Amino acid sequence: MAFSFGQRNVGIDLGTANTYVYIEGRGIVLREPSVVARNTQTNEVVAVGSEAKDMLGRTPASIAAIRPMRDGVIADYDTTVAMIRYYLQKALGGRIGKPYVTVGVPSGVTAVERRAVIDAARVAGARDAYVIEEPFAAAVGAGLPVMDPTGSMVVDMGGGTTDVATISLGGIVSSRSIRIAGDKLDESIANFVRNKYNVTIGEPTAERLKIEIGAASLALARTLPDASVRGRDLLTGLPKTIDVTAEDVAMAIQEPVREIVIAIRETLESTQPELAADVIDHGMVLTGGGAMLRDMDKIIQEATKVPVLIANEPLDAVAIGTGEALKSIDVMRQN
Ligand SMILES: Nc1ncnc2c1ncn2[C@@H]1O[C@H](COP(=O)(O)OP(=O)(O)OP(=O)(O)O)[C@@H](O)[C@H]1O
Repeated sequence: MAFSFGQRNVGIDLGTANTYVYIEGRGIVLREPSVVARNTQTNEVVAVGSEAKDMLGRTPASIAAIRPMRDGVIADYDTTVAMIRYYLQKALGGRIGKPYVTVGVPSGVTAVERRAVIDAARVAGARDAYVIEEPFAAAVGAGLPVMDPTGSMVVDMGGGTTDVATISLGGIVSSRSIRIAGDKLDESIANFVRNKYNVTIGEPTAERLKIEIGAASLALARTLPDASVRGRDLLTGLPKTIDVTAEDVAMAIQEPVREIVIAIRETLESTQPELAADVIDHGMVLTGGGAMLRDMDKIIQEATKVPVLIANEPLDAVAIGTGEALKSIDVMRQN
């Protein structure tokens, strides 16, 4: 593949929660939430990214704030195209021609879903587009020796999917992708608060609780402070402020956290013994926003008896890896 002079390669982590754009030689140039606000009558895009995220749950009837990606794949095609086009233009600033674009997708996606991502990037202005599996990109971005004849293991906990993979010699050896990740934790927190306090809270409020006082272990939660949030009282229908404890949040997320741990164990169990031994020696690496959940590393380590490390920049790993993988088209063909 020949790239013209001045032609930069672009990597996109098109995430359920966030979209990151990486430009070869410049690093990550854009980090924005994957949210688009559209006028419901004219379909015109009103806002994209953080500005649109602030509108979630607060829009008048004439505007809809949409998260076009669900469970790691495209749920609303036209809005995804509008979002990629906007972010490509913003990241490139019109300074270079049409770029070659590589997009990270979860390892479990179907051929149709891959096709949709490639088409969306092309329609949005890419000269050509490729897809790379997110756990592979995450491993590259986290600096794991993916091309070596040794087993590396990565767990990428994003918004929509948790991708677990063991990698050796430039390819994924075994993997699992489950649609349980950050969004599911938020949903569980909102359900718990509704049941215990008779108060409904929105997705962004549940996410804030998770980030501020969330912990994967109950023991740690007991040492963390409460947080006060506003929601709607189910009985009176009026706004109400309540104090939610860190223990509430930890209890709420117990089940999805357990399912993520099971997926990790299953991946380890289906890994060849030699590679599993390599993983035990080097440890597994956590990437994605979920890697920052307090004690997630500890819970996984206890359940698998494998050392767990958190990537340096967990949120950036997939985007960096997606951009870096562009240097070698062979890597993408193998995956
Ligand atoms: N400190 C934190 N503690 C717990 N979760 C966090 C923290 N910071 C961010 N998150 C969560 O991480 C998720 C976003 O992570 P990330 O940007 O890696 O996902 P994504 O790439 O958009 O999703 P996917 O890979 O599923 O498409 C969100 O659910 C967010 O709430």
